[in-house]
Amino acid sequence: MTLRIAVPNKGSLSQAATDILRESGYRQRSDSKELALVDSENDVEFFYLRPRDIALYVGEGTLDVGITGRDLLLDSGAKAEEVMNLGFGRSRFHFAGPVGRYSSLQDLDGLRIATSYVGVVEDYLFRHGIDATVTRLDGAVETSIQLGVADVIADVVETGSTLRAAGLETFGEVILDSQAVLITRGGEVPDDFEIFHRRIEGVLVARSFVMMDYDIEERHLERASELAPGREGPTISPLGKKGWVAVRVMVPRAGSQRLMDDLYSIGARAILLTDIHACRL
Ligand SMILES: Nc1ncnc2c1ncn2[C@@H]1O[C@H](COP(=O)(O)OP(=O)(O)OP(=O)(O)O)[C@@H](O)[C@H]1O
Ligand SMILES: O=P(O)(O)OC[C@H]1O[C@H](OP(=O)(O)OP(=O)(O)O)[C@H](O)[C@@H]1O
Ligand SMILES: [Mg+2]
Repeated sequence: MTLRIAVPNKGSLSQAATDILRESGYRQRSDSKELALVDSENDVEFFYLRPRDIALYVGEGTLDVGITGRDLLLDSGAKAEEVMNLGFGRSRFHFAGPVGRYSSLQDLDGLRIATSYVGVVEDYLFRHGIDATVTRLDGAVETSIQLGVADVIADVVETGSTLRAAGLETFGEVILDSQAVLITRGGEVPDDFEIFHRRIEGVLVARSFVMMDYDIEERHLERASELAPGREGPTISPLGKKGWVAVRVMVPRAGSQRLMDDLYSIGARAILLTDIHACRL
């Protein structure tokens, strides 16, 4: 059975989603008007859908896998489950109001809240025992305060520049931290899903790790391995030079320059860093 996968067709998640699929070796559409694409070599079919609708298709079992935002998944109330974080499309969901006017959750009682995420907001208000009126808007929710349709908004904040431009600021705690996630219906998943999952995971690991090679005198090896233990221990090979070994180890990309400095200072030489394009761990 062909694995059927939902991919965001537009918006903040679309480009990064197709990038990760391409890097994982799947065919992707070349024209943004294409609504579906069969990758027969890998026996998968991609459907390009509104990210807001993706959880629904997956929750209903119409499609096997989807890429969407955690906030959109929760907002939909669909019976789909998160399988893994994808590391892009990060955002925070917040209440916001005119600068200086509101400071805490309690201020929300009796107010009118505009949002595109009614499910998330109503659930949050219910859990905190707050009685407020929620109005659904499709977008540009920031403007609703100025136009007198709402007192406060609840919206996605990424850089915060849209809020600042509208003279608004967040208040209260973060309602929800979101990023793009891989979702399935949960329970039994098609056999082919394992391969798809492993490929995506391989790309994510390859993005966050680099391969480090260096030469070092054997007597310093223990200290060097403490600095860079690798995932299952470093690979150690003999070198022509007596008493020296060559070491190969996978290290987190973040902090890898610092690690090179530290290894150098304990005697490592010919330290090389190379990108990993994909892997299976
Ligand atoms: N700056 C951002 N604006 C909106 N959504 C963002 C942003 N950064 C990350 N996201 C995430 O992207 C998803 C929303 O994507 P969606 O395509 O529905 O909206 P959008 O990017 O605002 O597109 P549009 O409003 O143009 O339809 C959510 O999971 C949200 O958390
Ligand atoms: O914190 P920022 O980096 O400014 O990003 C957040 C803003 O971006 C999104 O709007 P979008 O551009 O998608 O327009 P929309 O309101 O019409 O959806 C979101 O709804 C916020 O308004
Ligand atoms: Mg938007």
